[in-house]
Amino acid sequence: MDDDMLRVVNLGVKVGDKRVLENINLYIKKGETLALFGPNGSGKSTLMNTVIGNPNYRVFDGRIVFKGKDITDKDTDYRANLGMGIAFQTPPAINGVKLIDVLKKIAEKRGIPGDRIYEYAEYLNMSDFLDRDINRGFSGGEVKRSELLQLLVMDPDFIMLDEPDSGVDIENVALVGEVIRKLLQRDVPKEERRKSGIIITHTGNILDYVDADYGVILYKGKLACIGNPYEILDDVRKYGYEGCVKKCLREFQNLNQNK
Ligand SMILES: Nc1ncnc2c1ncn2[C@@H]1O[C@H](COP(=O)(O)OP(=O)(O)OP(=O)(O)O)[C@@H](O)[C@H]1O
Repeated sequence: MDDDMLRVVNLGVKVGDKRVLENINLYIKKGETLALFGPNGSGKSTLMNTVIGNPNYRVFDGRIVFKGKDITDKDTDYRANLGMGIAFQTPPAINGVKLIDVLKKIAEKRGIPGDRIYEYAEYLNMSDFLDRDINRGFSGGEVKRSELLQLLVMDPDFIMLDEPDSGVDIENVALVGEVIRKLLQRDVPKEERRKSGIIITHTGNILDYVDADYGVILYKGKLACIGNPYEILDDVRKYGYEGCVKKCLREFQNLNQNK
């Protein structure tokens, strides 16, 4: 139990009247990183939004337990205070709110010195963006780096990253990968690692820089094919998502028949 980071139990989620997720079960231990794959519209972002407590995503079944606490009915602030962080796929631009103001608020809350913000901003090539309205007119790659900058200052224990490599150019993808490795303590010996995360990726490019402990496919609102993330990616490339899910199902049935 002390090793628990996230437990998602029989989760069912509706967006408006639509059932997007059903019977989702997921367990992530402290120190583990999960790669989440799935075709467009399969529910990956919905899962992340639900775990972070976005009120537009209504849990109609099951529970979400974070660090041993049932957070299903808790708001986003509560979850963030417990150590959850997220980098959205397309976060909104906010008029009149500068990136630096948001970072200062986070730093104040976390009790970290303000200088650190400028160090991190330089590291992420974001120094020139600090006085701009957050995400307003930022390019795709700049938005991703802005999200990561906020996460670096926040330093959450559990991080959800929605396609952190999409729209990022080849030079910056290495930097983005390096930052995510740092956030998820991937360079710390496994037994000492305490940070966990979920990385959504379509191309798998980010996995060249950040290793994941395992991967899973979300297909039509249900989880399938838990296993080695690199093997799953290979299978998806070879057989497509549907073929891959069918293959996993066949292997699972064979395994049960041979028991
Ligand atoms: N706010 C919303 N209103 C209506 N439908 C929604 C909303 N959010 C998600 N959905 C629907 O829920 C389904 C899952 O969407 P979601 O964004 O979770 O998929 P995804 O797997 O992240 O897709 P992608 O790979 O394209 O980002 C889709 O059919 C989508 O249209």
